Amino acid sequence: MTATKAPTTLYDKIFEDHVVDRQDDGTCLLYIDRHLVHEVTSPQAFEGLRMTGRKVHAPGKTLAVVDHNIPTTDRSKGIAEEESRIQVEALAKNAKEFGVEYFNELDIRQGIVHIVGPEQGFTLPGTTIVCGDSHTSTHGAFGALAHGIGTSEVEHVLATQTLIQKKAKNMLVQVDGKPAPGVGAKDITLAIIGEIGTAGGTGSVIEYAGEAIRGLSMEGRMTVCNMSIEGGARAGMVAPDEKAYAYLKGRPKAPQGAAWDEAVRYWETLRTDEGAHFDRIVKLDAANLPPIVSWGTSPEDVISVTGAVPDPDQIEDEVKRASKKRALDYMGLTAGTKMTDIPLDVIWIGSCTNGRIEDLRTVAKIVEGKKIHESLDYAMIVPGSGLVKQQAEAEGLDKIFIAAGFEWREPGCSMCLGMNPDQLKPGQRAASTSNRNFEGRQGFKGRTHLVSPAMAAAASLIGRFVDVRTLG
Ligand SMILES: CC(C)[C@H](C(=O)O)[C@@H](O)C(=O)O
Ligand code: SF4
Repeated sequence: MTATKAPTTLYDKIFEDHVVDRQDDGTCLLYIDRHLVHEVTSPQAFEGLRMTGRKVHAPGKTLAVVDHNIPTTDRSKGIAEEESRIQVEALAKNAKEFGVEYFNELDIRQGIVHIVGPEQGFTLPGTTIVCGDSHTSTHGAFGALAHGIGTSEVEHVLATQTLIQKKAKNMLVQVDGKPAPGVGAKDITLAIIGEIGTAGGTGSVIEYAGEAIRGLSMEGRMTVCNMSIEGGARAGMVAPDEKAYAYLKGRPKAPQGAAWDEAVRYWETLRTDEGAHFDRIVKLDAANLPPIVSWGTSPEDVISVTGAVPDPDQIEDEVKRASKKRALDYMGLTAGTKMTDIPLDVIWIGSCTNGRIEDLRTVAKIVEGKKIHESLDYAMIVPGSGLVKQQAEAEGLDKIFIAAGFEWREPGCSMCLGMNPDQLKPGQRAASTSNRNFEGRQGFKGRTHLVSPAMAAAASLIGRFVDVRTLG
């Protein structure tokens, strides 16, 4: 008699396929297939190796790229900011010394680490991927198990190609329905976080499923998985399908020829079995989803563009009430103000959430032949990678942006977190396509409203938020 195997989730499958050792308390040693490295969280890790005379265990499975600290203006003559320059130089030196492939700031393949990985085919279904960066969850869009890790773990992975992990809980986020035109991946992910809160995914790996998720492009799925971490989850993932294979086929680091066919056969097995157990299931209907805007200083502080700034006095919990009052104070907003009445100073389009070619095409469609509103201080577009920039320019999108009055910059993280000179000034209010609206995130006392690329583009023409569904 053969025992029937219990149905398992996509996460269970990838996790179990990578267990090298399991202790009685459930602590596992996981094999890591891919390690992405950037300049912010790697210096001490390489230093640790150096001090103990260790090598990088699998340089071929490691890819380094510079993204957070680089200016988005011409950088052919070096980096003026000393601290940034030191970090960038350290990564260049470490990559060379340890034999790790490195895309420097002048390399066309350089960009935000989470955009570069998929673009190069370094990110593949069924793999374990880590990076010393919380938004590593992005890569889960391809059906990879992708975690953010800390610097000491970066050192551990560099030295051993393994990571110590305990199994997370399984959470399913099922998004059904077809969103209205103009409503998309960013609205879906913001709505999910609004629903579950920033701690909603704690200790879990989220699998996104349902008609709305299947209907998203790979870019859209990356946007959704990217923000899993803002919902507190360890990782987010989508089962790979034809869209994932089509995106990856022919990419420089993807398997070729017979190896490709074999890989696809394996990838086809990466599905959650019928009847597999989820510890938590959350459902969302995308059909009725409005465009979403954040009003506060946490990604869970979201509301429909048709709504108004909420009143914290309505919140029963005292601690929460105080924190949301503080958020309103920081944001310079009054309860009851219609979201469409809030005047904006800056429009910022980019980041690993929304700095891909599809995002830029969406923006171009909306701003083509129009001008950004005169009340804005500026509007800036930062492509997520050199290849995104090249593609956009090949399609003439840069001309559309520049004619509309946008600044068109070099790729990097830029104002997503302002580690480079792209920062909001105190009090400046931005519509931003990034993922975090924390206090000071985009510059000291800067105010961030998280939105989709379509919403940012529409706002750039009016100087205020506008419901993209009404644009026609
Ligand atoms: C600098 C880096 C460690 C950080 C992260 O881990 O996410 C950054 O990318 C961010 O988005 O805040
Ligand atoms: S674009 Fe923003 S969120 Fe993404 S890695 Fe860079 S700083 Fe982090």
